[in-house]
Amino acid sequence: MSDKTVVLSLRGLNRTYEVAEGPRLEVLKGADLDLFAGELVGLVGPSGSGKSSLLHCVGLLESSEEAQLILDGEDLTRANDKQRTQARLTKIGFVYQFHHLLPEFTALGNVALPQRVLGKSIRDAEVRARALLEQVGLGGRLNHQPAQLSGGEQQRVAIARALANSPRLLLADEPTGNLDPDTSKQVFEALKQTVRHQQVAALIATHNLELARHMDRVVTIQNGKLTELSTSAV
Ligand SMILES: Nc1ncnc2c1ncn2[C@@H]1O[C@H](COP(=O)(O)OP(=O)(O)OP(=O)(O)O)[C@@H](O)[C@H]1O
Repeated sequence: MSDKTVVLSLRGLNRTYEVAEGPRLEVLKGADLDLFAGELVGLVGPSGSGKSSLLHCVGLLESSEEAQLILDGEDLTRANDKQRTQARLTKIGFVYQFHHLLPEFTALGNVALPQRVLGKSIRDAEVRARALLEQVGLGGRLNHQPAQLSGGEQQRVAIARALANSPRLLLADEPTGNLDPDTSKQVFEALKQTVRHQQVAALIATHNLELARHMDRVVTIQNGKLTELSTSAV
């Protein structure tokens, strides 16, 4: 499953929000998390428990308020905006509930684009895009535009795109939230295979407990800290 290479090490993450009237809302209070290469970790919990807040901090979209954060061996604890942006572009892939594919681009073009942004040649970008699309089972849909693909196929393109720049960490927020149960399973299988093959660490926030049961580990947020749950008890 995993070669136990640490991809992310997070220590002491606090996240508080100012509330207009009343005490500050302390969502994360000294949360710790380790993620390893090749594993899928489910992040579950009730609405408002802090899952998106955690993903935003781990994804370097929000500042992590003094937490120690080491990603792929790089200590980003005191990184400035430029360093965080660079790390986000090169080391992290994102998948959301809605795919956000560019409608005028083909599946191949959508997966090639992030690589072009980082300066790869068209040829090299398309070679990798084709390989990733084959891995998620879309080798026969390379030249389809998003509107010509089913919801599950669109989401598989989004997974391939998230991995285009060979990130070490994949963050997903309800990646199957918009899909029916059978399609969810197919998309999850594609995600799992790709995570294993590319040896990325994946943290997947979901309300779908059936899906969570099929992950390697499941964590939840309790009293501001991350607690591991047994997958069989989810
Ligand atoms: N920018 C903000 N300002 C104030 N409060 C916020 C802000 N962002 C989130 N919150 C609050 O922090 C808490 C955690 O929100 P968060 O979105 O992280 O939860 P979640 O577990 O992802 O929820 P859901 O499952 O509904 O997506 C909620 O009570 C929310 O209202």
